[in-house]
Amino acid sequence: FSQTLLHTVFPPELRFASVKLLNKIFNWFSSYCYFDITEIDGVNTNELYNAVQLYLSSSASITGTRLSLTRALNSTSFTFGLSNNDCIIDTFNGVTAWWEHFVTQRQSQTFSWRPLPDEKRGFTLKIEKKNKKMILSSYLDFIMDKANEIRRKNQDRLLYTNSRGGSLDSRGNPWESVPFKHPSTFDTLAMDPVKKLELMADLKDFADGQLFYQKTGRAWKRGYLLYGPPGTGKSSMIAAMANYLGYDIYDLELTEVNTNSELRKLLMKTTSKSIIVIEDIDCSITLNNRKKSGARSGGHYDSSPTDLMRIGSISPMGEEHGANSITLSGLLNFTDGLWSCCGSERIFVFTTNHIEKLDPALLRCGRMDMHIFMSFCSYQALLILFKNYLGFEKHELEAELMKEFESVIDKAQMTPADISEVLIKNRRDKHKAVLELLGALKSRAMKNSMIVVQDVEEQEKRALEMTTTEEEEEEEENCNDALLETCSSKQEKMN
Ligand SMILES: Nc1ncnc2c1ncn2[C@@H]1O[C@H](COP(=O)(O)OP(=O)(O)OP(=O)(O)O)[C@@H](O)[C@H]1O
Ligand SMILES: [Mg+2]
Repeated sequence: FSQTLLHTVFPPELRFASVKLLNKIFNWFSSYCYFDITEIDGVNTNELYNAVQLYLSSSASITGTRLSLTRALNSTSFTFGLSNNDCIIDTFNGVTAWWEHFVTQRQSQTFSWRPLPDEKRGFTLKIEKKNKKMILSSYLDFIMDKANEIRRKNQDRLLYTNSRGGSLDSRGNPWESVPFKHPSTFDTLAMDPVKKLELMADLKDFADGQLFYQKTGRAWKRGYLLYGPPGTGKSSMIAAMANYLGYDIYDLELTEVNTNSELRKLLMKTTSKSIIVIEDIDCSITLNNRKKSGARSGGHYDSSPTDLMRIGSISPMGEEHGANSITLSGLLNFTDGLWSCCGSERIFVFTTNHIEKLDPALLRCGRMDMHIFMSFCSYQALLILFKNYLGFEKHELEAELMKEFESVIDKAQMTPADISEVLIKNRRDKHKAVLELLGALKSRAMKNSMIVVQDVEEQEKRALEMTTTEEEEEEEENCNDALLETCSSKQEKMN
């Protein structure tokens, strides 16, 4: 009876208005404000919801006893989230934020092209009113960045290749990808520790350098040239770089690229936070010198006879045919020109066994910012290999033995690949491995010194031959001079 009376006295409109008023009064006096972040905003997925979920999953202070666990496709780890009505307290720059996860049943299915889930999920963020400005300006951005970082860390890195040539897949992508699981890291890489630290610091500066690159007006990219004999760890270094920064790798096979425009298309389809690799650049293609390039767009054609042939083979579509019509200019534009700036945070790595064969234009700063020489195994690198392959620290080995290694390692000129092969073969018997390696190093050093002696002897022989021929020539010249003199004196007398 009272309910009916109440309903008649207070019609729904009046009740709604009074509830609204009460809410307003409550909000007026409350020192908190609330934000709802729903999973689906209209019909679009709310990116902020996913970011908050991921960000909170990394927080250790979850109070609830029931957590939801997920493992995304291509992910290497589990993430957990809050269940219904669980609460979590987070602090940012000394400011407290209360997060609550809510899950409610969706009332009625409204018409949409995309079926919506039955549950409506979201987060409620409660903060003090005085912190509202700071939270909205920086906290949410911080959450987005952090979530992206976690996502990248959890996800498998990918190795892309353009081995399909210029053909595209169903989504118009010229790259094919496979999960990248190379175990090489800077810890396993045997090289001079000082050089290694220098490179790691350079990479870190690059990854954190968005503001710096913006301030200086430079494209956010960096080039490294790795050079040295085969088996010194150039490819392993690239894998270590990718694992260190959490970047994807694009392994660009230049022999599969026919034209400069194809090269540009490939570059446009690369993502940021990636390493673009061209291995063995001196062998992959004969790049024509830029100075000879013709005036066509970006110097597509050279004036060399081969290029005239190429120009002759342009199809009615305007595309050039034939292998290797990609030029050095095209490659330079790819790494340094306007096109290099589409996308950001990218590293270019070129490797070669013969740096002297490369065009100086490719080596200048800005294109290849750092030239890293991967040398034969040094003593410091050997210690790293001992630790990684045999589990030996420096102090665990006999001092005499280590001295022998130190004296012979530089003369032997063995690559880390050669040395690791000896260590792998004998890894069950560590002491045998060490002794066998010492033997191998000594015999290689002896061989090298014999070659040096032979070289010196040959050089001396050649020098001797040169001097004898020079002496003979001098004698001949002297004879000629003497003859000339006698002739001239005879002529004078006759005169
Ligand atoms: N510096 C190194 N540290 C650790 N392992 C190395 C190193 N260098 C080579 N290796 C080992 O030798 C193998 C071959 O090395 P890698 O392919 O990196 O050499 P590379 O310099 O790229 O040779 P190439 O010039 O022939 O391509 C690797 O599997 C790795 O295990
Ligand atoms: Mg290699």
